[in-house]
Amino acid sequence: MATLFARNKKEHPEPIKAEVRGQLPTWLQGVLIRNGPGMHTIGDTQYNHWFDGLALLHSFTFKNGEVYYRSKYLRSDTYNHNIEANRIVVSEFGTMAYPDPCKNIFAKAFSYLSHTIPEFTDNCLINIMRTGDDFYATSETNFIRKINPRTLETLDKVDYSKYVAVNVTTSHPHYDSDGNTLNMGTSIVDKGRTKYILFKIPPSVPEQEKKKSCFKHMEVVSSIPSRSLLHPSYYHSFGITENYIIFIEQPFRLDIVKMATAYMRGVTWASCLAYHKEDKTWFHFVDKQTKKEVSTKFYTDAMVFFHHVNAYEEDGHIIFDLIAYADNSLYEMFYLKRINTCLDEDNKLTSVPICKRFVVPLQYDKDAEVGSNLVTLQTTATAVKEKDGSIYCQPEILCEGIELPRINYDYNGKKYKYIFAAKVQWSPVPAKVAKFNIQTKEMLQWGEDNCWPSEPIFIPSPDAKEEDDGIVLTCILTSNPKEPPFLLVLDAKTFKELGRALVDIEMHLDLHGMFIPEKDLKTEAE
Ligand SMILES: CC1=C(/C=C/C(C)=C/C=C/C(C)=C/C=O)C(C)(C)CCC1
Ligand SMILES: [Fe+2]
Repeated sequence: MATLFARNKKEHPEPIKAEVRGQLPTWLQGVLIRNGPGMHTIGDTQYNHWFDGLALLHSFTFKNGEVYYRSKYLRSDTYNHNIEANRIVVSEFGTMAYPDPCKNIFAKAFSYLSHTIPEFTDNCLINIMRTGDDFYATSETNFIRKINPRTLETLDKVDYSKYVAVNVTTSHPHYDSDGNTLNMGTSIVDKGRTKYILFKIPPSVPEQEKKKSCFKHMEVVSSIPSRSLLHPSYYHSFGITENYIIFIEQPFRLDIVKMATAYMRGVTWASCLAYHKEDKTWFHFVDKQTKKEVSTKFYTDAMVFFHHVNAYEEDGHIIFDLIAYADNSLYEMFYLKRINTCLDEDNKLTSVPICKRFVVPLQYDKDAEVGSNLVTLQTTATAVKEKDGSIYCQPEILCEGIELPRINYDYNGKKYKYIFAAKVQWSPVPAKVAKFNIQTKEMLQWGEDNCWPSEPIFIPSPDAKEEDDGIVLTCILTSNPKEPPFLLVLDAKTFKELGRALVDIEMHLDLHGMFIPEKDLKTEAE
């Protein structure tokens, strides 16, 4: 079972024809690219945490009913340095590495200390991002790596911090209707301030500057000051509605002093993250037009969350859905020494993911009584006015046990009905995929014995009329060595199998991915 996680996976850079069973839609043409850790030991050294593994990209290319699989390690500087040294020489989330034991370690530590935040890894293992016609492998540091979406070759290294003062960023950008990519990052102790920055990357550059990168045209949309200079919140995603950006400042925070001394103390970045369960979770809403933050203070109880699902506005309220936990045990579960046993029922998730809906009234009667619920929509979510004018929000529970949520992205920022997600019960590794209807609370599921699915991705059909007109793609690993892994294609409406594409190789468990329709891929010659 451990092979699902901790064993190094081989790359298969040349396309392998998959065995297709069932009927794939004829309109399904393009490439599904997914990202995740594939190499966990290098020489005699091993990473501590599953999020540390070297990025292995894999893809399924759909062409006239045929499916081709390939996989390739991201040739990041991190990968190259590690492979050359035949040991881990670059620090990751849960592993601190000491590059050159021959060099005076104090000199090295001093050089790190003189920059509050040291150089981070470019092992971009989490997601795939798009800017215009270009695609990048992403993680949560200031680096992203351009890739060729057809061949999975590694191209340029982009350092966000050259263009905007961010030290860490999210791996879950948003895309607007003008084709801009929107993302957030944290600027740590820059000019005496720590702030959360929302930035925008245009899809193309002006004609006369043809060769220059769109990162040179990046724009800071807005910035939100951190409540604390030395303890900014950690965040993995953010939300958008038609008129607002939603940023949640959770009490799961980075400790900057600990980070600045981590290398010297021989501890990991992960140990510089802490959950302050006695604190509150603050909501921030930035008006896209005025770029100003809504001044009312909205908050809820302490929680830890990674993924926003979707958000929208209705009758003067902002509604947003996310997957929340009661503590930070999720990241703890992914230490390799624990994960090898995590399919044993005695190593259960101590905190289950809960899909919560918050309903925040932006327009409300300013003379409302203290203690009154200001939510006027049909929901069990509440927003209660407090004496000092702040508003205490409590969520409606939509459902439990789902993670890696995806939606029909055409409905991003809009009122929506369906969440596609991985279904997790007692293990952090999903055993099923699910389609949840928010209105009826009905949950359709797909699962088979010995099958371990990844994040399900929704693709609308070309003639889609309803939100769930389309298909869902998910990679399935199998724990029975006689059954090869496969890509599963489900009808998004019925959640019934349309077909599967089997590939007889050892596949890795991945994190996130993106489907790129053929029309959005540059031709091979470009
Ligand atoms: C290296 C590094 C980081 C990496 C974080 C990673 C790699 C997080 C992965 C999260 C995932 C996969 C979540 C899934 O829900 C930090 C803490 C941002 C900052 C310090 C340097
Ligand atoms: Fe994520």
